[in-house]
Amino acid sequence: MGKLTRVCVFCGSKSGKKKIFSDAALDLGRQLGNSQVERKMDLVYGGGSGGLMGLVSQTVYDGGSHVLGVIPTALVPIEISGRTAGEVLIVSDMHERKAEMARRADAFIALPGGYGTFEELLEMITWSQLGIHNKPVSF
Ligand SMILES: C/C(=C\CNc1ncnc2c1ncn2[C@@H]1O[C@H](COP(=O)(O)O)[C@@H](O)[C@H]1O)CO
Repeated sequence: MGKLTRVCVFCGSKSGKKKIFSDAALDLGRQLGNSQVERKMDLVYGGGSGGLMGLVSQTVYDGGSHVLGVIPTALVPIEISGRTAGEVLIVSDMHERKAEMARRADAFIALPGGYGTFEELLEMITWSQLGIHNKPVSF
């Protein structure tokens, strides 16, 4: 396994009902963005500005790491409201989004989320099982 420099985080487009979900997003965001810790890394994520996606991306960005959000054109008006943290890559569809996130990341972490997060996580696990990638997946 090579050096881990950019991690893909899958998480909810909403914050969820429990404070522990946003606490986890803040905690991970602080670790990824903090130059004082060994785990400082850049972030690639689904590009949404709300919910746990917004929280983790803003926290990583505020900590000083690079943030890249990958989002299909059709989801821009749905998942982005106001400002997004960092760079945004607009792609044509959901398949391209997932492929781009997978290609650009060295590892995957899933935080709490809904069906979308679950689908993204499971696909990375099954791609690993099939040998499509050889990158760590954690949840
Ligand atoms: C619609 C397609 C595939 C199956 N669905 C999804 N695949 C990938 N990502 C998805 C899917 N549905 C929603 N998402 C995204 O997950 C993020 C988190 O969503 P959550 O439900 O709040 O956990 C969010 O950015 C969704 O856009 C086409 O092949």
